[in-house]
Amino acid sequence: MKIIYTDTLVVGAGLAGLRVAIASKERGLDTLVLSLIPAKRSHSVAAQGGMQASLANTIKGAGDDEDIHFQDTVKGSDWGCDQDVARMFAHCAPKAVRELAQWGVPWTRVTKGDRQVIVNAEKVTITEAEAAHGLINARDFGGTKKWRTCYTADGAGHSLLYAVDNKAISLGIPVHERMEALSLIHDGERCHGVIARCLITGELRAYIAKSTTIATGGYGRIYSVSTNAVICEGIGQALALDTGVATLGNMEAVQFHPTAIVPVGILTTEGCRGDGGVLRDKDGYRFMPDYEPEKKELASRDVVSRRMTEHMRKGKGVNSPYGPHLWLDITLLGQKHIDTNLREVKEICENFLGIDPVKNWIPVRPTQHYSMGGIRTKANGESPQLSGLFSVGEAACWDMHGFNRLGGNSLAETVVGGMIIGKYVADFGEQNNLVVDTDLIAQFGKQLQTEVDQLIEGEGTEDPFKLKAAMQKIMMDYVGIFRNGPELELAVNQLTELLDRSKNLGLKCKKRHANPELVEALRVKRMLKVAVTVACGALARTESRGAHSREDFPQRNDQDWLNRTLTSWPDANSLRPEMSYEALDVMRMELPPGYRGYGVDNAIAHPDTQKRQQQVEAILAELGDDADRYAKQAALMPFELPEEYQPRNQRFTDTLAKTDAESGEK
Ligand SMILES: Cc1cc2nc3c(=O)[nH]c(=O)nc-3n(C[C@H](O)[C@H](O)[C@H](O)COP(=O)(O)OP(=O)(O)OC[C@H]3O[C@@H](n4cnc5c(N)ncnc54)[C@H](O)[C@@H]3O)c2cc1C
Repeated sequence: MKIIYTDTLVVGAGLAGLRVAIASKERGLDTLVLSLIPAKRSHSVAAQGGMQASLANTIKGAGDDEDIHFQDTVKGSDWGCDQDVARMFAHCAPKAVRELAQWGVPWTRVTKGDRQVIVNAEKVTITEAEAAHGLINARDFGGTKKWRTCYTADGAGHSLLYAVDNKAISLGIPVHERMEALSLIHDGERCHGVIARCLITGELRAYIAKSTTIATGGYGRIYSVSTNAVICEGIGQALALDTGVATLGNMEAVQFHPTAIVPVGILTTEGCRGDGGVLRDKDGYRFMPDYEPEKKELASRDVVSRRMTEHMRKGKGVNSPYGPHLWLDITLLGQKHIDTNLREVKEICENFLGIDPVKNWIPVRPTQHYSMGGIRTKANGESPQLSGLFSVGEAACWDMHGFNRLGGNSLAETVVGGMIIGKYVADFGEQNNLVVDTDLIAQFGKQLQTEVDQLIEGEGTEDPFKLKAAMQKIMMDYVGIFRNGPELELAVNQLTELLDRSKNLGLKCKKRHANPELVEALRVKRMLKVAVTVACGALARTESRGAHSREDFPQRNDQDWLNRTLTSWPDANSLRPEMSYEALDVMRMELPPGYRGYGVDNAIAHPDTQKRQQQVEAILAELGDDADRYAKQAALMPFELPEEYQPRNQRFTDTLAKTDAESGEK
């Protein structure tokens, strides 16, 4: 078996992985990236709507800052996130947007003067400041107080991935494409790299590194209908599970996006509603204001998806051969806006539905979209259990999304997380030696070789494609938007049965090189473990929080469940993982748990919430009204950041205020 050595190994060439690789390479470390596909085709390329950063350039973002972005993120997470991480993130997002502009991202810009926009289904004229002309623009997205989502029409992922990949190319970072990491080499305490299989030749290779970063994206494809690319199968999370020691966090936290087209599940961006599109039922009636009078279609994603499902359950869905759906109406935005700002959506409608969204409503339904759960890491991106193992992006549970991610906060997480965690990965590379234990490498290589041999030469009878389809259906039917105990029990039982059957996989095609059936067989066993982990987490969590909505436990229960689910798989032969919980410390929270702003405020309070709220009020009172917001923040919840990212963000309004003050002095 060929062994390749490097300082920094990154598994995954999406935005998050590439950004970490850039940080490492810029520090002079030998850096190598693995990917299933060419980097520019990574799933990040599919992102449409944009990324959040509190630049406050547009008049509709006036007054925005890190504090408001932080609060939106924490509330969006239904208080499930790590507030330190949310703070690190909100502080660095403007820096990341500007860095990307420098690397060539053609952000849509502000044009001074009047422009017409649609707000609450009505045409409104807004006037952009002269001083903002040419600065980076932002659109509205769900669950946010300000217009904060920076965009490049509706092709943000495309522009970002091309710019970041071109930067990686300019630094000479090699990407080994068509290489699938299938196991992590580790000794129970330290991670040493991966064993990967070449999808073309079938060759097994060991990649040995000082640090290994898993940036393999989400696990959406354990569901039958998903907006995710077909390669988002959760193999990265399975790699961590298979170590038996590394933990996954909050795997039951799975997001359903309100507006994927029916039946194929391709996304139409939240930007459609952000720009003024509305949802209608079978009678053409705009129903969201009845459910959410304040935020309407721009309530948080989990809320809109639930309201749509509720409305369809009342018989208000449009019947179709593929089940009921609702309508997304963007006709009110007009041809010019759609042609310039929503052109990908237009092409998707034309090519996959045969309709013109300038004139026709789009059939949509909530569909699996995002994995909030992932490989549990500390704030520096490292696994708490395995030194040298890092994770970033959608693959990770860093954990800034808690139980619901806000639209536009994921692209932002990939690049912000990549910047920050990339710095810690580079530190690790500088401070540690390459440890090479050839016996260990051989042992992990042999294990995978045996697995492949058994699949090719064995006499198993189970069809991997059928097992996968059965798993995806169970997840869709029983672990979806609304969940309940009996169905989740059914899911766990049926999934564990499939996992058991996956020990007896048999292949019709016995080729060892490019063989899709072999690839499927190697993946399906791993995907099943991930699916069991999601279902077990959902069954055990007897409350409703963010996207995890239990019909039998409809309240958010901070008293018993203000914690993060941790899952590991110590016994490889077991059919179920081990679960434990990591409490969130209310007494350290800058924003103690409160009302999120949707539906009835019926959460069961944590015993510390009131105490912490009083403490927060006392701290702020002591500082007085004159204290600036930075001083208040530092007093409430100091957080760490690499030195280079500590400087405060500048906004054009700061410069104007300074100029005004100076001219006033004169
Ligand atoms: C349709 C769509 C639109 C979206 N729009 C937005 C948006 O507008 N704003 C926003 O904030 N978020 C959006 N998101 C979410 C966002 O795009 C993703 O969360 C983000 O891009 C994930 O990036 P990543 O780098 O973590 O992973 P990915 O981009 O998924 O990259 C994963 C990488 O890992 C590699 N890989 C996977 N497994 C292996 C393995 N075993 N071995 C080797 N390599 C492997 C793949 O080849 C790939 O290179 C959208 C998501 C979807 C589905």
